[in-house]
Amino acid sequence: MLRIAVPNKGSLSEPATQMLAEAGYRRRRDRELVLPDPANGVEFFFLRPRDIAVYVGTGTVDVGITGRDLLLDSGTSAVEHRPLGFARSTFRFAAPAGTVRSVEELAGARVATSYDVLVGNYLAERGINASVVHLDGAVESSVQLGIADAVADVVETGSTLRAAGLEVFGDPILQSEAVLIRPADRPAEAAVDVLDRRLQGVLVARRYVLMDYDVPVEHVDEAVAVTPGLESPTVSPLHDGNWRAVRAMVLREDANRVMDELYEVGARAIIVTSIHASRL
Ligand SMILES: Nc1ncnc2c1ncn2[C@@H]1O[C@H](COP(=O)(O)OP(=O)(O)OP(=O)(O)O)[C@@H](O)[C@H]1O
Ligand SMILES: O=P(O)(O)OC[C@H]1O[C@H](OP(=O)(O)OP(=O)(O)O)[C@H](O)[C@@H]1O
Ligand SMILES: [Mg+2]
Repeated sequence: MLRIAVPNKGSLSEPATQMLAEAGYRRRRDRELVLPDPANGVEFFFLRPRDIAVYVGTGTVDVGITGRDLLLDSGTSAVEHRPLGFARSTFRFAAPAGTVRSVEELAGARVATSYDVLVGNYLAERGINASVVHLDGAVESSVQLGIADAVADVVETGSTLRAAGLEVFGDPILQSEAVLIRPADRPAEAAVDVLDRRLQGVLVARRYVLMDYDVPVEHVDEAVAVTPGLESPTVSPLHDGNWRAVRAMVLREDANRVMDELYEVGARAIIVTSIHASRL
C-alpha cells in the first residue's frame, strides 16, 4: 500500500484534494487524518504542509504533496519528483518603498520570514550578514510593527504586500508551486509511477482541449499544420468525399486563436470539448 502525504490545511489543501479526486482516488469527506483507499492500493495521511517533507524525507511515507518553498525550507533530504501546476507563487524580499533597493543592502538588517532556512541559506550564499526573525504568518505586518526592516514571503497577487505599504526588491528568491516529493535515497517504485501518471493525466486534461473540425480535402495539410496534435492528428473520411474530419489535442489557452486560423484555411464545424481524463 503506497503511503501518500497530503496537506490538511492552507492554500495547498483544497487543490491537492481536488487533483487527487480527479485522478480517481477517494476523496476526503470530513476531517479524517488517515484515509485508506484500498481500491487504488494507497493510503492518504493528511498532515500539516510544513511537516510533509519531514515525513517523506525520513521515508515514513512514500510520497507527498507540498510546496517547493516548503520543501527547500524543510532542510530534509526529500526531493522534488514532479511539479503539479497549482499554488504558483514567487518568494520575494520586500520593504517600505525606497528603504531597501538591493539584497546587498540587507547587511545588518532584520528580515522577518516564516521560511528561515530558505532565507538564511540565500543570504549566506551571498555572504550577506542579516538577522532572520522567525514569524509564523502575517509577516507583512512586521515592518510596520517595528520588529523587522524587511520581509521575505510568498507573493501571489502582491495585494498583501501593497496593503502593508511594502515593495519587492531584488530578484525573486524562488518560483514556487505545489510539487510531488519522494525520499532522495529511494527510486520511484511502481506504485509511485501509477500515481505520477494519474497526476500527469490530470495536468494534461486541464491544459489541453480536444478540437474537431471538417476541412476540404485540398486544405487538410494546411489545417493539420495548425493542429499537429501530440503524436499526429486523426484524419477520417466523411460521407462527402470532398471533405475530411480532423481531431487533435490543442492547448486550452490557444483554442480560440487556433479556431480562427483553422477557419481561415477553410475548416468548418469546429468544435472544442474538454478532456475529462487522460493517460499519455
Ligand atoms: N497566496 C498564495 N498563493 C499561492 N500559493 C500560496 C499562497 N499562500 C501560500 N501559498 C503556498 O502554500 C504553501 C504554504 O502553505 P501553508 O498552509 O503553510 O500556508 P498558507 O497557505 O499560507 O496557510 P495558512 O492559512 O495556514 O497560513 C506554500 O507552498 C506557499 O507557496
Ligand atoms: O500576494 P498575495 O496574493 O497577497 O498572496 C500572498 C499572501 O498569501 C499568504 O498569506 P496567508 O493569507 O496565507 O496568511 P499568512 O501570512 O498568515 O500565512 C502569503 O503568506 C502572503 O502573505
Ligand atoms: Mg499563509
